[in-house]
Amino acid sequence: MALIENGRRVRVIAKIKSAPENSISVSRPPGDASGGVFLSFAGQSSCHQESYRVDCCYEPEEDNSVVFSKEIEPFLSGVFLGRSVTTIAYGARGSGKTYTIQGSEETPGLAVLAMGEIMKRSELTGSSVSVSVYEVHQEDICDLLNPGKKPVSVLEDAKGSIKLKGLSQVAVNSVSEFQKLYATGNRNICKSASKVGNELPRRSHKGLIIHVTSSTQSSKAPLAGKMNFLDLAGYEDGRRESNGGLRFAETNRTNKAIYALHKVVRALNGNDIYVPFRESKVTRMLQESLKGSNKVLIVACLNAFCQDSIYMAKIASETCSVQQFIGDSSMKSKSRRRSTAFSCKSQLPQSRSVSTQKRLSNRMHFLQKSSSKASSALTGKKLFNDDSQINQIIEESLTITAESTVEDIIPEKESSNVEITDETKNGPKDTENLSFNAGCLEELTASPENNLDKENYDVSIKEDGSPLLSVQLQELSNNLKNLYYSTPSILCNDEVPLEGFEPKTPTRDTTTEQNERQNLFLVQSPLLASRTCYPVTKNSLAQEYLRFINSASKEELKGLKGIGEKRASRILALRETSPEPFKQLDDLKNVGLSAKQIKKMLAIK
Ligand SMILES: Nc1ncnc2c1ncn2[C@@H]1O[C@H](COP(=O)(O)OP(=O)(O)OP(=O)(O)O)[C@@H](O)[C@H]1O
Repeated sequence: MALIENGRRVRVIAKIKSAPENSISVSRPPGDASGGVFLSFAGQSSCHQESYRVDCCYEPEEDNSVVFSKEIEPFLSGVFLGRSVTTIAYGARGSGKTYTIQGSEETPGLAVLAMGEIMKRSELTGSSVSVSVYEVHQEDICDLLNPGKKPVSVLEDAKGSIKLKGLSQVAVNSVSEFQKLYATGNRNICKSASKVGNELPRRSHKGLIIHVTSSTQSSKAPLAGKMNFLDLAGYEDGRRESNGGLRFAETNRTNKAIYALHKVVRALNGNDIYVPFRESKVTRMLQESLKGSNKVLIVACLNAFCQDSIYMAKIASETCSVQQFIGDSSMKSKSRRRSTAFSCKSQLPQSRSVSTQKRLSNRMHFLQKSSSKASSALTGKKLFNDDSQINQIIEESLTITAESTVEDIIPEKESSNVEITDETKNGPKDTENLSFNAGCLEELTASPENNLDKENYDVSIKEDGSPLLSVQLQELSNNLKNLYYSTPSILCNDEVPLEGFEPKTPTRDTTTEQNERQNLFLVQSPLLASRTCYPVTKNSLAQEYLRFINSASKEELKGLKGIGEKRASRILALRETSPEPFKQLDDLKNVGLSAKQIKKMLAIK
């Protein structure tokens, strides 16, 4: 994961499977020092010819070992320091995802290469290594190293740590032992497919977690680092491939993980306040590894001209085009125009002119007014009252380190009953009792102060449990207020770390929702700052509103004015067919809402 531009957290690369010559062309814009490339597909008709930008592209002659040494190896040391490194491959069916992650006997994949290197280093450091292998099929997680068991549950404790209940973790002492386990896991996919009598080829997501536990002299608890590899099911257009209701529904549910990942990466790269991890099981279970200063690499696998492959390139390009600067002006794809627009915004000066400050001030006044109704619901939760409080939080957030020491896989048979939510499966309100080690009871006991998810979703709610739009406005208002009071030095000095893990680099603790939230409000990169300036000039609320509509749960949608049960269901149905069906207010007419009504509601002229 070489360099990521402009503080984007997730690096997005493409890998081309052997394709006929010139069917996919890769161009490196002259003068663009970022290393990004543009991809175009020869089969596209000239009127639809587009080019798609990604951070880097590996061509067919560059095998997995090249990708590994450039993109993953530099970050392995972080895993021994308690960090996570996650590699996710997606693409059309047969585009080489499994070949990239798992590889073949002759060409080991990224996971096997990583394991080889981890085993070498663990011998030197005395770290212990274990693996978990799982499959996500239709939102059910199956433990492939112990397939007879109940599906794995994704749980969240009171501190916001994700636990995978029922997923086994098997110790590994050599690469050959690992390869046997990995092969066993894959055989178990085939068995479970035949068990359900599925005649169609099974489409599921296959995941591997390599756990590395290292003890250090300085910290009492051992450091738990992780390497995640996820081979997402091949994308296929549900409408085109549809051959019956069941197949259509299955295809859409399977594609949902790709859409959800797309939204999560866009939100992470855009430093958004709200990241829709809950939208699919895979993003939910990887939530902790995707956040903060952990490293994430998305590999878009591409094969020769096919509509699905082009769509995957488009998706990759969109996630890559958030907050980036492009110098070349010769290419005119839609995504490129979007990127350029962003780059212009990103160059807004840090110091605000008097008129901008006045507009900002007026806007804040409006926002505070709009959200006054929510203030009663926020009793006792007033954020960032004065400068001294802000300064105190900034100081706190800068002194925290980011080492993970959490054991996140829950053994099945333990003692005390602790209430933990399984939100992905049952929705945010459902709970289930599960057995858990008594020693962890204190950590897991629900505490309203610690549970920022509760703060995000429960504190400012209507009687039916859904959040108010005015609360969303309150968040935006707080964000703007903070920006207004922050000194330029704060805005300029905090860059998201781009390079390899440095043990002594002071970093913000992003392992808890609370710090994540404080960071987003308080310590912003220059790009986020300018991005936050942008809404003051135009349509910020519209963009926030659309982002919310594109990612909120049904209950959250129903909390908005004008959206009831039917309309919320319609919105969710449209989101099944596209990752972001509402790009502009006019798109809301597909669910019977007029742009005029929404503008009026948001007081946008
Ligand atoms: N770079 C490559 N070079 C040579 N052969 C490749 C390459 N990538 C993939 N293949 C071959 O193409 C076939 C399909 O690849 P693979 O199974 O990895 O695709 P996939 O995207 O995982 O498919 P699915 O969507 O069905 O999961 C396999 O036979 C694989 O060996």
